[in-house]
Amino acid sequence: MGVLLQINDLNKKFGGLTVTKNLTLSINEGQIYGIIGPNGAGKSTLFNQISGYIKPDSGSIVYNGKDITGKPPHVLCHEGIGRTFQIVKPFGNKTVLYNVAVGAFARTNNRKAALEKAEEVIEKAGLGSRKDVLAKNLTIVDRKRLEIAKALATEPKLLLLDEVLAGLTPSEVDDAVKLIREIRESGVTILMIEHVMRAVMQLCERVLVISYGEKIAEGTPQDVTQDPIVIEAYLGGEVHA
Ligand SMILES: Nc1ncnc2c1ncn2[C@@H]1O[C@H](COP(=O)(O)OP(=O)(O)OP(=O)(O)O)[C@@H](O)[C@H]1O
Repeated sequence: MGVLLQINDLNKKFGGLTVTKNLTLSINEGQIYGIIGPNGAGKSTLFNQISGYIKPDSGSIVYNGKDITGKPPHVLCHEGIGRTFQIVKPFGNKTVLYNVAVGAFARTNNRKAALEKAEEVIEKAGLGSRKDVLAKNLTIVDRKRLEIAKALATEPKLLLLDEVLAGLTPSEVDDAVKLIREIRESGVTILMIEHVMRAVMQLCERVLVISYGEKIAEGTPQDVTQDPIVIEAYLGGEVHA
């Protein structure tokens, strides 16, 4: 398996605040790779740089062998980088099918093809019975599924999941873990920011821990959660919650 995403020496500041510091990481094709770290550590900002919403100050992001540093989101979407957002913003007065079809139009101009793609990923995401429901009427778990379905409709090769398990019940987390595994089995590489450690332990082959924008550990979930530096960054124990 080759490297799908390579980040070299990435730096980003917001005014005087360093949010990404000399960050280097490498993700292999087919991996489920986790990013954890305390609140405000710079996880979402890193996602925003990978998906083109924020330009890094320096360093490079190489995806699928191409330097994509600073490229805009629509170009990266076309290249196969799909993402979910931590704060979900569907078109509330539109149906699930409509919202997902919007994602599918990233790959086709054909209405029928877009709707077919949307139906397919809605089914995969477990929303089959809710496709005609208005997005504003969905439960939290279904909103998360919608967010995943929208990203899947863009046919990503690399899928960035930003805290898709937050706010779910334990059994909903189990279902989502299954779904994420299925997505990977279908050939998608996954990079996920997640606070739900039980799921990180189950899903991720490797985990990056960042604190104040800086890598403080990287390795298997078992290794990083036993690392004293990581435990200290979480002020003792929270990492095992
Ligand atoms: N556009 C912005 N302008 C200025 N500061 C920002 C901006 N976006 C984020 N920040 C700040 O950068 C830091 C990193 O934020 P980021 O959202 O990346 O952290 P995070 O690790 O994703 O946190 P959380 O787990 O709470 O979502 C925070 O201190 C945040 O307040």
